[in-house]
Amino acid sequence: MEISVKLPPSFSFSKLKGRGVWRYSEAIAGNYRKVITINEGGTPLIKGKVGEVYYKFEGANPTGSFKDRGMTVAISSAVNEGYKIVIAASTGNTAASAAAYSARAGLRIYLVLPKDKVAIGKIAQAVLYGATILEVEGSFDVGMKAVMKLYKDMGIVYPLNSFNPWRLEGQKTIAYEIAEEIRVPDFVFVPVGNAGNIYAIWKGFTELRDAGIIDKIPRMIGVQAEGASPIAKAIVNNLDTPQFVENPETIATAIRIGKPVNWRKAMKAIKESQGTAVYVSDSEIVEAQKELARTEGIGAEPASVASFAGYKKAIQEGLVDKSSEVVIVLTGHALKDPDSMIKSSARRILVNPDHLENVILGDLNAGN
Ligand SMILES: Cc1ncc(COP(=O)(O)O)c(C=O)c1O
Ligand SMILES: N[C@@H](CCOP(=O)(O)O)C(=O)O
Repeated sequence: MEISVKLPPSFSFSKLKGRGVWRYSEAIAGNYRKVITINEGGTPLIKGKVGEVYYKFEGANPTGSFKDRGMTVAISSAVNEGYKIVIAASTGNTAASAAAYSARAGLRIYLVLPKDKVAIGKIAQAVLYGATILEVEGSFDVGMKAVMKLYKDMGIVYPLNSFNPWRLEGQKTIAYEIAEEIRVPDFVFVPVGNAGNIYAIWKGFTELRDAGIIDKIPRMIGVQAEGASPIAKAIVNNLDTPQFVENPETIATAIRIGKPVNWRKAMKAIKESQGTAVYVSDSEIVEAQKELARTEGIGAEPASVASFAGYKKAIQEGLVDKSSEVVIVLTGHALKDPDSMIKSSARRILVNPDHLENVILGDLNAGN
């Protein structure tokens, strides 16, 4: 299901109040007697040191990923519709976010996770927020299928994944924030997993364009990890439908997804914006994570930094010009996946605490 939103003729950024997702409540479909919020959204758009590159740092959300934008709307909708039990399949970030917002709303939550394939920070969050964790053998797709079946069979359980269109109503506010701050970049790079977010961002820009608030929409560039890239490969090979991946594999566990439920919406967003897609290898993701941290001071988890790796690849392949204005959406905080960070090369030296100067003088003498 797609939700169509037409902005009221009176809509103007200058009249909006508050900050975050609900600043754009006029643009969010649905009526909410009660809003469940933890002050999500309003994330920084950080100007890069070189060129016209901006990083939209979604790691600054309450649970450390963009999912919070969708969860505030989906959970508010669940509460307003009278649900008491919610469920989500997850590679980790949806789980952390859903667990936090359910706790805030007083709902009971079940999370279906691929056993041993979720980054430790995200499992820890789900545990802390008090969710019931149901583990399945196999990939995220196994859990996703099970949740969709349960939703059909058992109407009393509200699904929190992004096939639920209210999730995407919240996530589209990434576009509203970008447009309010810098109007329309030439390109927006987005990591793609279950494929809801790229569509949501495109939907946001499209609504603003249709209302005459902006004059064009940016070209949407989807980035997938090579071992889990059905959509990117379909786009690159000019196919109308993706070939799903039975056993997706990548270190970017958040986007380790072989059968994205929103593939149609994502391909529509990419095609209608005249965008494209790229896929990046695990080593390109690892390098990009380190480069972003060590040159820009921004820590993003591997799936999140796939967008930056994709930007670098798009420059190399001549898909994007270095002088273009680009927004790179960094979807999740580095702290989500400490194992990925600790693998980066580091200088760790056991020292005599009375003679720290030896290291510094040694470096200076060596010309470092
Ligand atoms: C950190 C992170 N980035 C990107 C994605 C991909 O988002 P989507 O599933 O909306 O394509 C996910 C989840 O899939 C994620 O957790
Ligand atoms: N990366 C996701 C996968 C599920 O995506 P969703 O947006 O459909 O909930 C996660 O964090 O679980």
